[in-house]
Amino acid sequence: MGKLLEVQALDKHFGGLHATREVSFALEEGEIVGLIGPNGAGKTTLVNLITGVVRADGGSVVFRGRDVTAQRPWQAARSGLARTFQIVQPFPQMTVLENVCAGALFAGHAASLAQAERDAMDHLEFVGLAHEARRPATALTLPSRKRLELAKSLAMRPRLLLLDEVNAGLNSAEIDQALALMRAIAARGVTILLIEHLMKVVMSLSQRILVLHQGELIAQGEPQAVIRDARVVEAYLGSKFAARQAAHGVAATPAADTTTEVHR
Ligand SMILES: Nc1ncnc2c1ncn2[C@@H]1O[C@H](COP(=O)(O)OP(=O)(O)OP(=O)(O)O)[C@@H](O)[C@H]1O
Repeated sequence: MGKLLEVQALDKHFGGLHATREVSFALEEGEIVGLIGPNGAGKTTLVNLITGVVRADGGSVVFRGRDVTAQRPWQAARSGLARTFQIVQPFPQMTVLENVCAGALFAGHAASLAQAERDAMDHLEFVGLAHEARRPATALTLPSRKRLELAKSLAMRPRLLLLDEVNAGLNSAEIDQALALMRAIAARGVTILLIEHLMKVVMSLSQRILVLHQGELIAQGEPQAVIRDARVVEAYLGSKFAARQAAHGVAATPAADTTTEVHR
């Protein structure tokens, strides 16, 4: 499989704060990769850089063999990059269906409004929201808004989908449903980069995990190895606690309890 995305030495600072420091990694076509890290590690900034929401101060992003570092969000969408936002914000004055149509139009995929609506209904069907299509988006519950966010991004027909905490605030049963949905999206051939604090989700979906800490990529690789990496344990638990756990031979990683939501 070929490389879909190549991020090289991506750098961003906000004033004196380094939000990402020379971050480099690649995604292969068809992978599901988890992006984890304590609060403020730079995960959302990284997704914002890849999708043109913020401009990089240094480094490059190559997507499908093309340098897309300076592209704007709508150009990113048209090139096959879609993302969800951590805070779900549907267009409040529109129906659920119209929100999904807006996704298709933003990415330039609708030949006509009628075609956009037919496609939007298919996406709503796929995420299990077809019965809510004519309701105002604001009438949806949180889990349904998350599904709407997914339908909107699928309407952009992405090759790469960047999911920013799509499971935050969901209960256990809703998370299981969301997991099934993400697997179904991946089965359609969409590559997924998943920002996630819920270790149950990260560990059961990811083929690889990337770990950010204070803007730096401190580890990447196969999930079981990464969560036992000493730098990762320390980033989450602090050096003293990690040393104590290691001395007692305890698995002090965030995945010791895979249902845990990991922040710090
Ligand atoms: N637009 C901005 N202006 C100033 N500082 C920012 C901006 N966006 C992010 N930051 C800062 O950059 C750092 C990284 O933030 P970011 O939101 O990328 O982290 P994160 O890993 O996504 O965190 P969380 O898990 O809490 O969402 C934080 O210190 C944050 O306060």
